[in-house]
Amino acid sequence: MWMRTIDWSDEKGCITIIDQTALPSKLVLLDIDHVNVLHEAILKLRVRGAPALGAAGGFGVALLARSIRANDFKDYIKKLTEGAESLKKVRPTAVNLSWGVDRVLAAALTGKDRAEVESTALREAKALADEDVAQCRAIGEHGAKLLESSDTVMTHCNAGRLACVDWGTALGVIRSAVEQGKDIKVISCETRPLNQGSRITCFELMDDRIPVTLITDSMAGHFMRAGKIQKVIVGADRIVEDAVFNKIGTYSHSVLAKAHGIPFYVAAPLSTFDFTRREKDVIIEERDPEELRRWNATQIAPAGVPVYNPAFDATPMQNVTAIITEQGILEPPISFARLKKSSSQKPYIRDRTKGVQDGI
Ligand SMILES: CSC[C@@H](O)[C@@H](O)C(=O)COP(=O)(O)O
Repeated sequence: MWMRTIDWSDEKGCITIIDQTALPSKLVLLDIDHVNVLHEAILKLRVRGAPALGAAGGFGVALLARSIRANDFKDYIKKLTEGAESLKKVRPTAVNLSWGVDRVLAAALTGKDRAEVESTALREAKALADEDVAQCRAIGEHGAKLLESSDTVMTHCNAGRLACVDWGTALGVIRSAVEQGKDIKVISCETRPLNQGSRITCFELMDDRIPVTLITDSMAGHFMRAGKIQKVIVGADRIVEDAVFNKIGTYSHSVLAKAHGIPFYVAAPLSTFDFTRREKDVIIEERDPEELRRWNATQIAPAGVPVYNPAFDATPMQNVTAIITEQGILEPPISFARLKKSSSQKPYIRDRTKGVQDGI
């Protein structure tokens, strides 16, 4: 039986997560009952993937609201706001973390007293998590129309149920197509350096009995040239008007896909869109050099060798064929001003499979 990647346990009064660092060898569940433990879990990628980080941000505020020690209500609100700010900074690139924190904090701050702040925060965080599942399902339904039976789809990193609360974005599209009876095969790039593709994507697709074959990141061009890949679908950590930020290596795949005339799709909820920045303004998280020098306890590079270790890269919008959202399919160039204006109501979205424009 499958469980949510991240959830709230009413019984224990804490966050529960699947510890993704233990996969694929063990399925370990963790109880998170303090915000410092949550910081560590986010930093170490025990919980990871943009939508799951949104839920972590939301539940994190609910956890903070219950655990803060304060002199009076004013002090309580100050500490809650400060704690929320520091949670947002743990991983700077995936916009969903700060989006989840901000959304739940804004709801919590409408509370008139501590009890109301606590209950409102938890209610909002649970709603956010439930909505994430529904959004992934909707992304799956829209995106499945783009896949044909007998397609082999390449994906990078993990944009599956383990990157979300459930179902997944890029893998959600594949799951929905399979659910509709389409015969889809997946090629998963291992996704160096932390191998979210080989460890997590392969694990969850095999668990669902969806055919998956593992390749190294550097094999993508070879298999595209050989005609073995019909489509590429990836998730996103932040989408700005001129670029899509996703796991390091995504940009190279987009260039290769373009060179071989292969559609390159991005699947993400509207909560991953950042209407305030452009590519140049986005901070790319730089991770610990030891992630490249060591694999578990084994040294795989000389000690002290200088290392670049950006967690993400930017794929220019010109390389993106379409973005699959919960409200439909967007084809670049996308007017962010127009999308933002209508995103709280009905977004301006063209569903290319219907050939109509909705929401205008
Ligand atoms: C649906 S998740 C999309 C992205 O968050 C995913 O592809 C990714 O890049 C995750 O990076 P990670 O560093 O594992 O959090």
